[in-house]
Amino acid sequence: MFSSIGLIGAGTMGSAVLQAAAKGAPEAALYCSNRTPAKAQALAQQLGGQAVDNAAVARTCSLIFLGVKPQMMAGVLADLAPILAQRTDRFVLASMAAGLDAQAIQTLAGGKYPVICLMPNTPVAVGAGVVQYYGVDTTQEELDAFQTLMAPAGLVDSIEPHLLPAASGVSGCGPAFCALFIEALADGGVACGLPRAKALAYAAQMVEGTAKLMMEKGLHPGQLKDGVCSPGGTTIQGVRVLEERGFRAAAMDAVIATFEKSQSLGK
Ligand SMILES: NC(=O)C1=CN([C@@H]2O[C@H](COP(=O)(O)OP(=O)(O)OC[C@H]3O[C@@H](n4cnc5c(N)ncnc54)[C@H](O)[C@@H]3O)[C@@H](O)[C@H]2O)C=CC1
Ligand SMILES: O=C(O)[C@@H]1CCC=N1
Repeated sequence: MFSSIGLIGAGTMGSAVLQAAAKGAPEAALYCSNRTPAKAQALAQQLGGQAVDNAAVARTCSLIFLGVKPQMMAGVLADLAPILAQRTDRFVLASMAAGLDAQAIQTLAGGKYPVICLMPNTPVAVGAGVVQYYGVDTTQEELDAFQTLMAPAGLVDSIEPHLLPAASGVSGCGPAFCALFIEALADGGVACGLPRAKALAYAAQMVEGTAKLMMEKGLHPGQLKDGVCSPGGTTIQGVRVLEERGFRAAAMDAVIATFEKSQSLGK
């Protein structure tokens, strides 16, 4: 279905997404472009694709990932609109930009082209990511092909358009929140005498293992927490401190803040 896959903006997220797509569609020809060409060249070399300019991606590819920052999207698509308008073959634009919905992409691209909006996260780079997506003016066949294409990224889930900003706050932004938590736990360990490298390794492995345990055993987080807190034991004292300091409310508010920022980016 997607015989040639391109990426415009070969940064952190776009590169990880193209790497996953390359695994999902090993027969597809790959193209990528970036403002500083060295990044696109390195990615193309790694994936056996070609580094080209934005115009060539827009002219050539049947699936075009847009991996630039939301604030750059208008300028990038304004340059590409005349090229896209000249195409007579079918192509799909796939935007990963936070806060821009499919209608915004169509408006900026100057046509009612098929658009997929996806929200990936950085763990896509190791095949353990989350990608939510929806399509507008796409066919079911294109969405099915996209689902297959992205499977190597991790959990790939079709979602209603209005839910994407909320999903973005949980899993798109989540790795940053999780990294803060890991770092803070490690700092606590260091304060208590653990060497830094050991503290970080223990904290990261613990987060991975906790998530795995929850998912594989189908446990509710509350069950998992209760299973660690022995009556009169050590863990419940840590839970008490986190509750006193508003840990849960802070985590909830962090997601809500990202959601509100998504809404404002789209205006
Ligand atoms: N970093 C993350 O965790 C996530 C990012 N996203 C979205 O992914 C997009 C990219 O974000 P990052 O990868 O973090 O940023 P980044 O800064 O790493 O990548 C953006 C790339 O676009 C390139 N670029 C800028 N202007 C360009 C132009 N005119 N033509 C071609 N390339 C151009 C830059 O050189 C850079 O390599 C954003 O829209 C963001 O909302 C979505 C989910 C998660
Ligand atoms: O903060 C950002 O711009 C991106 C969008 C979702 C996660 N990170």
